[in-house]
Amino acid sequence: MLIFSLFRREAQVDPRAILFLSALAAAATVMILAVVNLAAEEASRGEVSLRLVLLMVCGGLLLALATNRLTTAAAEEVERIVERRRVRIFEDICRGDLKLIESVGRGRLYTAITQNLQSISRNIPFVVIGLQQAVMLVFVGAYLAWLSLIAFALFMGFAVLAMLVHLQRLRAVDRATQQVAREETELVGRLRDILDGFKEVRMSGRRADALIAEALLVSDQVRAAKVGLKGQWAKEFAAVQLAFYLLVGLMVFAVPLFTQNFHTVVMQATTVALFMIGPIGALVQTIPSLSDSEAAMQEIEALTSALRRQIDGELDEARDPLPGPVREIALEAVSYSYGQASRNDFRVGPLNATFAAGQISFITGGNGSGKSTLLHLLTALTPPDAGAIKVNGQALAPTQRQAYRDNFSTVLSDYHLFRELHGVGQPDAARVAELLEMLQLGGKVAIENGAFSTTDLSQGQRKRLALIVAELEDKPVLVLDEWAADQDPHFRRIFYETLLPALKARGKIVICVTHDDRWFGVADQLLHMRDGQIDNQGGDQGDDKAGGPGPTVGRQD
Ligand SMILES: Nc1ncnc2c1ncn2[C@@H]1O[C@H](COP(=O)(O)OP(=O)(O)OP(=O)(O)O)[C@@H](O)[C@H]1O
Repeated sequence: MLIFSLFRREAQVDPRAILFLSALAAAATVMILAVVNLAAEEASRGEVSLRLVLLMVCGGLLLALATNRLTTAAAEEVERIVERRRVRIFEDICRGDLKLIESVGRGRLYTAITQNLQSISRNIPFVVIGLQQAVMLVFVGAYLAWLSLIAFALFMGFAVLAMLVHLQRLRAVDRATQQVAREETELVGRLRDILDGFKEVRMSGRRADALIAEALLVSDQVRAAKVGLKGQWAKEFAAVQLAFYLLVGLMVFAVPLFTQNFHTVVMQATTVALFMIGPIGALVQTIPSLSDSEAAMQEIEALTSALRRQIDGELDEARDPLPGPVREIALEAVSYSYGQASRNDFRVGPLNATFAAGQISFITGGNGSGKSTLLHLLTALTPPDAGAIKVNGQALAPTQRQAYRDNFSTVLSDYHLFRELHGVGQPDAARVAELLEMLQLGGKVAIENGAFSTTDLSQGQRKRLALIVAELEDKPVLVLDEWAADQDPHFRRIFYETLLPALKARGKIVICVTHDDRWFGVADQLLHMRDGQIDNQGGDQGDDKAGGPGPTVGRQD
């Protein structure tokens, strides 16, 4: 089982310590059992022994201490392993590329972190208790064998047979458990859809009804799968209960048929059988916990190996540094196809373009012409299918991609504004104040303890904050996807006439997707995208209305 091999590989606690504590608890149980039998004998003679009372107290204390230590050690170990898995998934997500995250699916990743790992964390302590109970059964069984070999043989024969039948039936339960897990993942995906599109849902009763109908359908499948699963468990529970009573009946009805002297130990043997029913029950209860953990572990393994396969196949993107900061980027016959992920199998390229330090490049083009895809290729968020990215004249190796990306500040179309200034360090307070003032956010936002005091702002204001972060990062390359689209004319003017020329003067490579033909004159080159190609023979690159030296228009080789 995966869950056991995981523990063998990753557990820090010595398995012998677990076994020792289990044996200690089992020995204490046998001690209590023997004391009960002896005390019952003495009581039948009207005597009470202080020695037996003391032994009983000692046995109880030993059992409590050993069980407590065992479950605490198991909980510590489980949480350590779960944490390691959680961190690995976080790391793999951060190291994976866009295509990978899209192919794995966000719903599956959320479920892995929230449900699967929690299921392991919740269930494994029960599995450890089950193992302890198994050890206890061995000890108590030995005591029963000492009392009567025939009673032991019949008891164990019946118990093993009942458990084998039970385990066989549990395979069907296992399949149902995995089905429930799949249905629940689907349900989480639906919930995400509703939450992400909350405003759209509120804006249309018909859309809301359709979404609810779909969610109800999935929810109904989850309910049916869970009812089916619980029904199977109910049957198993009833069968196990029945088996318990048959076991006790075996002691008083069946064993005397096979042995002469059983009447001398019948009470002790029956007491022992009653004692064994608890551990057998706990062991049986362990199995659903074990199968839940196993199903969760299988999903985690499938997910991490999907993430790993891709990451390992890609080599370590963060392995090698770049010889120096990026001063020139050249795309040479770079092409990419979304392949099966896209119904229309959209292809970009071969693209040829050069972006130099101290140069502003504008990328234009109609919707769906491939501008964002070009930016993803240029920033190495998406590795190209063919062609090369050359950095300062040298081809970029896959192992240098992270070092290359570290040279970029971006505000992409689907950017995320982090409240904390992750990776920016301690920004210069005067520079921050100047930028906030210039973009008229001075009275609204401040930077406190490395984070913005708020990000609850309008779209345009949030984009201005994102630009401030990009400014503070002070990287050699700045990539902006339609940054000015949400800004009013005042900020557009500041952006095109103050900010961009200042960045250019500081020797940055500035690349902007834009449709603001009024300011095309600010750019040193215009690249027009059409059907996945750079096509500057026609299109909407517009006139140089801003005056000044006109941009280079044409295919960049
Ligand atoms: N994640 C994706 N999976 C599959 N196909 C995609 C994906 N993203 C984009 N595409 C395809 O690539 C084409 C180009 O998309 P892209 O986002 O690059 O265009 P764009 O020029 O930036 O468009 P817009 O101006 O509307 O933002 C789209 O028509 C679409 O068919």
